[in-house]
Amino acid sequence: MNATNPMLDISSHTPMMQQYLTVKQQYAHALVFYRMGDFYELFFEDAHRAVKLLGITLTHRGKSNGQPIPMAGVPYHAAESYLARLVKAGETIAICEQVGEVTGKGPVDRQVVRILTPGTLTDDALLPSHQSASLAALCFDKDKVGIAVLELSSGQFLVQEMPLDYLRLGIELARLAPAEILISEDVENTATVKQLRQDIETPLTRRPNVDFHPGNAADVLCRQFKVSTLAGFGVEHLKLAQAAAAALLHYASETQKTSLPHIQRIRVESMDAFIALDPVTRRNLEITEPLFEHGTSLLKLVDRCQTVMGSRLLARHLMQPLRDTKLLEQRQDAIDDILKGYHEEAIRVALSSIGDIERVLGRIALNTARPRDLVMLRQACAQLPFVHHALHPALHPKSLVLSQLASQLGSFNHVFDLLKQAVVEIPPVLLREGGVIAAGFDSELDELRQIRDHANQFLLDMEQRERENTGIATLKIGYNRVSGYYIELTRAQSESAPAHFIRRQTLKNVERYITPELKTFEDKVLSSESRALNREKQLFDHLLDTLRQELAALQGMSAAVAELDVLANWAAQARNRQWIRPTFQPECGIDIQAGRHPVVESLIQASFTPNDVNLNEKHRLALITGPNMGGKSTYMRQTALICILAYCGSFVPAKQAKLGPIDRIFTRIGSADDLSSGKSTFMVEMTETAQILHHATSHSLVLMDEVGRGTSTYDGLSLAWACVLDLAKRIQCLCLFATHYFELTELGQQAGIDNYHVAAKEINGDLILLHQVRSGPASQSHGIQVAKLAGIPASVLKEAQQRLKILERQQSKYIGTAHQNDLFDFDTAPEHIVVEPQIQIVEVEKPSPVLEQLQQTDVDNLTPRQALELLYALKQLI
Ligand SMILES: Nc1ncnc2c1ncn2[C@@H]1O[C@H](COP(=O)(O)OP(=O)(O)OP(=O)(O)O)[C@@H](O)[C@H]1O
Repeated sequence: MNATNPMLDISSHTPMMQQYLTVKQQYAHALVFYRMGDFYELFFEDAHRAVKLLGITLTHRGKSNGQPIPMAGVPYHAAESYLARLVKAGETIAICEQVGEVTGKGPVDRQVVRILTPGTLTDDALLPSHQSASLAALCFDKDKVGIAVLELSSGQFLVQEMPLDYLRLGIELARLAPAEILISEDVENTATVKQLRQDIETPLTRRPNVDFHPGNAADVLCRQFKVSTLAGFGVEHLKLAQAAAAALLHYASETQKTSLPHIQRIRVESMDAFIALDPVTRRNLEITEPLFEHGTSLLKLVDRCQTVMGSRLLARHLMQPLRDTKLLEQRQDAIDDILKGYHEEAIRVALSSIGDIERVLGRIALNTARPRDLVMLRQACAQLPFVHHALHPALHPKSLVLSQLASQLGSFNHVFDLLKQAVVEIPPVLLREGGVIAAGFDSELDELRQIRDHANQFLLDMEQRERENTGIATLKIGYNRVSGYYIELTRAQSESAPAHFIRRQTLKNVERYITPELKTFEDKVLSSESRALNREKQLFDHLLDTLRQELAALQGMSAAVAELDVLANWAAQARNRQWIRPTFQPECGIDIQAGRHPVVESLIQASFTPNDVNLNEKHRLALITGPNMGGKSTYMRQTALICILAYCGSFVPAKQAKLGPIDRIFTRIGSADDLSSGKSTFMVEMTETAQILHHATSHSLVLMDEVGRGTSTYDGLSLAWACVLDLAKRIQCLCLFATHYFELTELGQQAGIDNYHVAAKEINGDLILLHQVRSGPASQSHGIQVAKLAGIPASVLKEAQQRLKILERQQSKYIGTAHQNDLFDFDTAPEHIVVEPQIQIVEVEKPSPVLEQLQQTDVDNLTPRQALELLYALKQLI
């Protein structure tokens, strides 16, 4: 607020500012959008904040305690784009609308009608269709944390409890990807919350401690689900999770200002059901987001879903690969069934005209649906018979998943009929514009519209009727603003006015009358417009009420549409990209024949070279050497991506794939300086490596790319050496370890460690990269040839060649061999490594002055005479 806090004494303000300040007091943490005519205005500190975030102009309105009041506004008809930007920036916004009539006495009544927060959006204009917005709440005790997650638009409500381990919490939050996290005020200053604020971008919203009180939680949940015990949901012992869930419900209904009828159940979920992927691994593998702006993520490559619900579900599947192979095999069976009869295209075509009904249903539940939402739902219901028709041929008695989906899709002809009768073909965007409810649906509305549209005709008909009844041919019906409608007779004719004519006005020559019929008509016609709108609103609300009775079944249908879309998408990917069905085995291992990297392959098509992977109980760690650009990183990443695809239930890019159980995938692949966290490249590298060494298990897949390269050769080499041994001997995980330290290939003689290399050959000094992974260590690094490919100037390459020769000569002089992998030619445990002998190598022998002189000479630019002089000079140096 302002330097002089306007809250302290609001009586000194104008009545309108007093009203504003009272609202602001209740919504201190939100930006209050205060409706004034055609604008939403923000005042004081809110105005400054909006100016900064939206780039709008700061103005002033009146004075507060002698100071001008800062104000900034946005036009109400364009508010959505501003709101979307503010919510994206993590702001909470309270929308305060005018709700009363203008009386001329004091300000119009205003009320906060909605609160927008990043985790509670359901409005398409504010929430991009491909994005899910979910809300999480964390409830901590000394050594545990309860997590609740709610997706308001679908009503999906999940809870779990886990030990308070920061890394695990990070992994879980990365999987759940909430848009907003609620925490109680009393944990604000704990180490965990402080660390979370540093590490994640998701806004953390503080809520009163009382919301998280475990004592009330069960009651709150029972009331929501209309049950007397939570036993049926399996959450009765999870007190922390219950507290988080109750806090979440409270916040959701407070922000939506309505009950939440579509949240009808809660499900317990355990992170052990999924393959754990920490945030670094998700990023490195580019699962849903590419590392670079114009890159392609796995999701972007494989998402050809026909509905946005399908796309969102697909993203969720990729974010959380499952460990339950039974479920995965059921998904695979469904894909197989679709593929066998070439049904995927028919199913996809049938699904393609179904809109985002998941969100429509969310808005119906929250009473915020708009007319066109109902059209979208009607269209979906109309499309269902076509979906059944396309799906039916793929069904057989054993197709468990597809049959379940077919029954879940159901038939909603009655909903279609209702909406067909109730709503016009193309209604306006907003209900308040009128013309939403179809003619013939409601006789009262029809009559009001009739009156509004045909007032003149009605009067002419009545006039005609009254002339006939009274026999007065000049009887007239007229209207003026003061008297309203009237029947006019001349003074003389007034003698024969019938008894039901009630005198309204006497003028010089005429008498004016009203009749009960005309009065009723007057009342109707004068208010018919607003009454027609009111009636439409009533009917629309009633329609939403009726639809809410069907909510659970409709939500089931919408979920089935999404799931079928994902399965048909996987089938289409499998067909178009020649992917095969992987198999799962109980024994630990990864056996892939002719595996491909889906994204790299899509870029270079047929020139992609497939490669095998064979890791198992006896061969757990593959040390991969070979030239830069040889394909080491691609090979490692493709192995992880094949595993992720398989554990989503998809087919995979390979000729054959047999996979054992995997609990986590870890990656330590390259890194840029993380300047924002104050860590150097090497520090990031070591922190990530430390996490892997602490947390990997014998069922983890670990990818290590060039560990140790961020520091001096010998430190790096020693660290890499020790890491390989620890991973292979103590942890015994499945590991692909790429390195440029040829010395490490010595370890290939140890049990469980095998050498592989990416093949390359040199023809006439030119390097040909074969991208083939072969058994055994690499013989050469080819670094200078790769530099040549990269366009390093010839003079620099020449210099480098000469320097390389000198170094190799010196190395052979000290160690007695030209092979680099002799650097560690002893068989000791890492802690016994003595680096002394290698340090001597650093003391490079000074090259001969003749060589130095020659190196510095640009032979191409010597004249014959200069060349001769040089020759004499060199002779002198010997
Ligand atoms: N199997 C393959 N078939 C065809 N091309 C490939 C294959 N693997 C990699 N490539 C190509 O080679 C490029 C470099 O691959 P990658 O980054 O995996 O090499 P690298 O050995 O890890 O290199 P560095 O050691 O420099 O990190 C890729 O961008 C891709 O274009």
